[in-house]
Amino acid sequence: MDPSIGIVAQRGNDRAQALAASIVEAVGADARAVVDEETGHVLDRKGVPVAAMADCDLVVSIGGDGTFLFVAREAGGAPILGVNLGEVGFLNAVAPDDAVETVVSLVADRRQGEPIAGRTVDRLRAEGEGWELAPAVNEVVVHGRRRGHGGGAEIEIRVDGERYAESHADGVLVATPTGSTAYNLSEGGPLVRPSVGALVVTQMCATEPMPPLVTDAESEIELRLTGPEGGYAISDGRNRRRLESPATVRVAVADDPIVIAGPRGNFFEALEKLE
Ligand SMILES: NC(=O)c1ccc[n+]([C@@H]2O[C@H](COP(=O)([O-])OP(=O)(O)OC[C@H]3O[C@@H](n4cnc5c(N)ncnc54)[C@H](O)[C@@H]3O)[C@@H](O)[C@H]2O)c1
Ligand SMILES: Nc1ncnc2c1ncn2[C@@H]1O[C@H](COP(=O)(O)OP(=O)(O)OP(=O)(O)O)[C@@H](O)[C@H]1O
Repeated sequence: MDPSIGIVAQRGNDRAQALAASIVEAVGADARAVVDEETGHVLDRKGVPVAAMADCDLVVSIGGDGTFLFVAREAGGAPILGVNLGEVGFLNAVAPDDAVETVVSLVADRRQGEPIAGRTVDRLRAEGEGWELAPAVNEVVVHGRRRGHGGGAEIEIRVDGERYAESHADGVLVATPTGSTAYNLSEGGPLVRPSVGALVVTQMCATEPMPPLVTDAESEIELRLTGPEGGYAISDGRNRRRLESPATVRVAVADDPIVIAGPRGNFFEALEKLE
């Protein structure tokens, strides 16, 4: 059967939409290509909800890191190829000029019965009493009702049942190696090479800070938030849950990783994008 590909272009971005049209044209009859609803509207083609692309052989995300995270949330069951039209584009290994060629080559491999080439990366599951967040590619943050002076919350951190830290803080984040270069880095956490299986726990502006912790990927992290104002648990900056104090959030590697399709980027070269 012909491979199926989904294409998601960043909303309102003419360049992304034009590239989506070029990819549809280039794969021609070699694959069944669908675009997302917003892009379909602009290109005058029938679009499908991004969530309906979860069963595709490949989903192409054209935009910035935010668009990639959105595609992973909606259609993370499919390998995702990120085409970088954003400012940083850390998750998007492919430059726009190489996008058509890369997709055509992945489709040709798939037609030969090869799996889509890429690397599998962990996501994080965060849950509390009777709720669960969407799996996080980058990080789960637990923070007080607001950041800064007079805000924050008291947060105790336990790793595999053992207490590691307890302090008043703006928040605490648990990051994957993929997310180590994002919010974690801004809060003073370490870089983790993508090949390392690990979780990172970083406090945000703690009054009694501990150094950031790198722990094994099998760890169970428990974040217990107390204080008068409650707070929030947030996955990849977008999917959030209000917490009434006291609240316990459990974070661990999820059962469903994602596959980042396409060529493996040079990690150290990519870091230059962050400067
Ligand atoms: N102070 C900060 O650094 C800060 C604050 C809030 C959110 N974030 C990050 O933004 C992500 C949500 O992305 P968004 O686009 O919806 O919000 P956004 O537009 O506010 O993105 C913030 C920045 O983070 C970059 N980014 C995202 N993932 C990255 C990664 N894995 N490595 C390096 N840089 C990365 C984006 O390119 C963007 O420049 C969250 O997962 C969080 O990691 C960072
Ligand atoms: N095709 C689309 N359909 C529906 N929603 C979309 C689509 N493209 C983007 N979005 C929404 O926009 C958000 C991400 O885009 P955002 O404008 O933050 O840009 P970005 O990809 O991070 O790029 P930049 O690096 O330029 O900021 C997603 O979380 C999603 O809610």
